[in-house]
Amino acid sequence: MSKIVLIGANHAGIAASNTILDNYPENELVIFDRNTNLSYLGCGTALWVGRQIETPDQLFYTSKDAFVEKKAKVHMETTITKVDFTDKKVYAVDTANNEICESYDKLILATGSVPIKPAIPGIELENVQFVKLFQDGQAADLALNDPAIENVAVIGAGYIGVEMAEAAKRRGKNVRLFDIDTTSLAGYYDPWFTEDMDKNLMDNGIELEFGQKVLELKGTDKVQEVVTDKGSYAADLVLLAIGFNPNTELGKDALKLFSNGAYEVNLKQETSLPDVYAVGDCATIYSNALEATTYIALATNAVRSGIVAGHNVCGTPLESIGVQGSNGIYIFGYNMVSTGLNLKAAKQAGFDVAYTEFEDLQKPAFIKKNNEVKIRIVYDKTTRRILGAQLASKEDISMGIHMFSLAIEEKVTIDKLKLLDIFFLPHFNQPYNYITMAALSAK
Ligand SMILES: Cc1cc2nc3c(=O)[nH]c(=O)nc-3n(C[C@H](O)[C@H](O)[C@H](O)COP(=O)(O)OP(=O)(O)OC[C@H]3O[C@@H](n4cnc5c(N)ncnc54)[C@H](O)[C@@H]3O)c2cc1C
Ligand SMILES: NC(=O)C1=CN([C@@H]2O[C@H](COP(=O)(O)OP(=O)(O)OC[C@H]3O[C@@H](n4cnc5c(N)ncnc54)[C@H](O)[C@@H]3O)[C@@H](O)[C@H]2O)C=CC1
Repeated sequence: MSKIVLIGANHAGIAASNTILDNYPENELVIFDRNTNLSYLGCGTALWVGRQIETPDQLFYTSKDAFVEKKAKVHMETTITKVDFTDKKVYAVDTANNEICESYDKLILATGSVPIKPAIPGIELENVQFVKLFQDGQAADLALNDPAIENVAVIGAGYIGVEMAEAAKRRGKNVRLFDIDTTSLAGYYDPWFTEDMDKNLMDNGIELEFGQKVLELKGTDKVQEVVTDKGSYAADLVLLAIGFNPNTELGKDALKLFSNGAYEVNLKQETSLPDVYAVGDCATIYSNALEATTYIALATNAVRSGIVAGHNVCGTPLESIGVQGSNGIYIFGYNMVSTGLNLKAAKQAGFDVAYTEFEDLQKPAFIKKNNEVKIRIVYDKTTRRILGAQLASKEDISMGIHMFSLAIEEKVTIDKLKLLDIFFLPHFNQPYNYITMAALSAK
């Protein structure tokens, strides 16, 4: 029997805790989290704030009570301030200023990530809001209720920024979306895809201010203006979403870190110190596309890494099979999904890269409810290994990307995909399926 201490009870920590409590109840588990709530699905923020769902009530999938029932000791609203990795002790303080010390045999760090805070003047002004926690969603929602807030500036056109721009627009505001890059979603998709998303955003009334560096936020108490290297724009509310940094304050001096500061872990989620594991957004992950360790902050990765750590901590050896960073987005009825590396990322990683693409109707022309679909498959010219895939359509094409995820994980070549058995039924697709067509045209 071991005494396990877990710091951080969100998606990664919850997955690790459930794995331990459900499979190895003989162990003692002590859980700490500094927040008031756990298991909030951030992906729901834009849906709720944009009123595509009525309330945030169903965005929580478990509770403190569920863990207490399984015999875990849970300290919510309790911040771990220090870990003594030599004496194997954690030190915490709760909201009543009580100090708590717990010893551990095994420690799981699941402290997640924090939004990147740009070092620009005006960042502390009122109505400048990050988008991470449930409380952040509440603050954004409250601000959008205020009729005096007319102009919303969203800084960062990555996944959160694009989703929040849609949400603010759905609430009837004037929305400007800023990014330092020249398109939206530049980290996920090639321009052949992002130009469609940019058009989609513009067609729905969002003004795009890309290729601009935000220099300053101006205002007296409240924010009034966004100043970039290209102009000044009125803003009553600024939503900031320029990425996450791993939250590794507690272990940064004791544990080996990756280039971005994440805890470096192996396939068993073990850090550089024995008996110390790290999971989710605070840790690295193995990319099968890159065939190297990397950093990808996603809830799906967090959950899987939590499961892997839970088993290893309790003595069952289990290795992660790595990830592809599969992701998707749905904005004003347009679906985009991607996995692995896009063209730019593959080139940056040093691959001798090629791609093949195809665009067609999803179903035969005689089917009335039908839409265009586009696909691009990125592969290595030398090994022919599939490195990435991107798909976009007004149709729900999301399930197709899972096959590419497996293909990358299993190192399938583009040539193998050419004659893959893909079924045909007019309700779903064409006899000459777009995946087959793209693969067949690979040089
Ligand atoms: C708006 C939004 C939308 C998103 N949408 C998606 C999506 O659609 N799909 C997807 O895959 N991912 C999505 N993500 C990303 C996903 O939410 C994160 O990857 C995920 O939350 C990581 O989980 P985690 O448990 O590792 O870290 P976190 O969620 O960051 O949780 C870390 C926990 O640790 C606690 N903690 C930190 N430090 C301490 C301390 N010192 N003491 C005690 N407790 C501490 C925190 O309170 C927190 O509960 C989204 C994120 C946001 C913000
Ligand atoms: N659908 C999904 O799977 C979702 C996933 N997430 C994940 O949450 C994490 C955080 O999301 P985001 O904050 O949206 O990060 P992101 O990495 O998706 O996007 C950040 C954007 O900010 C831009 N940027 C960076 N510095 C800037 C600056 N100084 N000024 C202006 N723009 C700047 C980048 O060019 C990029 O487009 C990501 O890992 C993301 O994948 C978040 C929401 C939805």
